[in-house]
Amino acid sequence: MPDDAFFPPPPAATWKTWKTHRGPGCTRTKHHQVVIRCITHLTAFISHGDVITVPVKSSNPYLRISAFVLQGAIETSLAPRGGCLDPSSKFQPADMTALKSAKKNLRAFMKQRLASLPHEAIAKQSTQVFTALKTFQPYLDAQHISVYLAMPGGEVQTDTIVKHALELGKQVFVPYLHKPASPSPDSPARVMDMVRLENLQDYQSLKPDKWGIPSIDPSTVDSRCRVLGDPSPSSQVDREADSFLDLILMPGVAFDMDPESGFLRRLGHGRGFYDHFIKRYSQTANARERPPLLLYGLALTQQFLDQDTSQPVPVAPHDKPLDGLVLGDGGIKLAASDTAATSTF
Ligand SMILES: Nc1nc2c(c(=O)[nH]1)N(C=O)[C@@H](CNc1ccc(C(=O)N[C@@H](CCC(=O)O)C(=O)O)cc1)CN2
Ligand SMILES: Nc1ncnc2c1ncn2[C@@H]1O[C@H](COP(=O)(O)OP(=O)(O)OP(=O)(O)O)[C@@H](O)[C@H]1O
Repeated sequence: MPDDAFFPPPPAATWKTWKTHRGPGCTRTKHHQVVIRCITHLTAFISHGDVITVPVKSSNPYLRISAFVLQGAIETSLAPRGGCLDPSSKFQPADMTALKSAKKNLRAFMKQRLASLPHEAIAKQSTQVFTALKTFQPYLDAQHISVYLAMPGGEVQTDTIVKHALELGKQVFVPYLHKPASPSPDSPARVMDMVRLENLQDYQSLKPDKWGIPSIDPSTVDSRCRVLGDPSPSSQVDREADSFLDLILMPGVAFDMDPESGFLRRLGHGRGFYDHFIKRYSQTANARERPPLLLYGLALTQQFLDQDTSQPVPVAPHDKPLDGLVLGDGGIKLAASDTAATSTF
């Protein structure tokens, strides 16, 4: 099968999940998730009816694989090294319940850990993030960036980044939460869009919301350039041509790197705002013509969990792996190259 047969994925492509096991009667001892985000690095292995080779540690008796699969193309062909596959076994509701509870527990743990972090420590780490970022090529190259506006505590402060990006003449987009005008049964009660800051004065005029996050006045939204518009098809047509993003600097509650796959995982506050935004962004009409979107997290060192001492950050198939992470000690972690989230946008 020619390489380009899998890239870019056609609209019919979907996320699918299989359970694998090493043999009858094995017990579930460990969850491991391999999200195959970059179909291109698999094209060498995939053709109809083939076995896909994925980075499976042989010590994992029980493994969950989420693969970005062309509909119908390889339904029965997944089989990890030394294992077998049950393609009829999809992501089960019970798995989702366990996952949600693992996320909830980790958020509660992180809340406690971050609550005791003095403001000065956050300020110092935020300066180091900014110092690292301002010479980081992907940031310098990005002309359309989305930056979150920080809460007073518990996350990297972004004030200097926003001002710097505006000074450099970048188009700076910030989160805006709103009710979908035409909600569907499966749409969340509130969704997030990214709207553009006009200039420094505009930024400095924002008022804090209930979380202390500087927020966009809804009465100004109609006059702003925004990335998605309302999810109704008619307003998508009205989107401005340059309402696209090169880079999103994302907040989070906890992050880690999967030591086996090199995926950078992120846990948010549990409202799915970023997940839904990225999903909708990747579904907009001109998704294929846009430049690739980079996802970078900003993390206090206390938010980056060490695999040797902490539990893994739990992730679902809808959670997008990051391209990189800028840390409060000034370090930058990059995802293993073949996991780059950009390739699927
Ligand atoms: N600075 C910043 N801006 C952001 C986000 C963020 O995480 N940080 N968001 C990212 O989506 C969106 C806002 N979503 C948020 C969702 C929940 C909470 C929050 O603090 N919720 C709970 C506490 C939950 C927890 O303990 O984790 C609360 O209301 O007390 C904050 C922001 C858009 N803007
Ligand atoms: N792409 C998606 N498709 C379907 N449901 C989704 C998607 N993204 C998020 N959700 C749902 O939104 C809820 C919150 O998701 P999750 O716990 O992953 O949020 P989070 O990653 O912590 O938040 P955020 O993305 O705002 O930082 C979950 O119930 C999840 O099932």
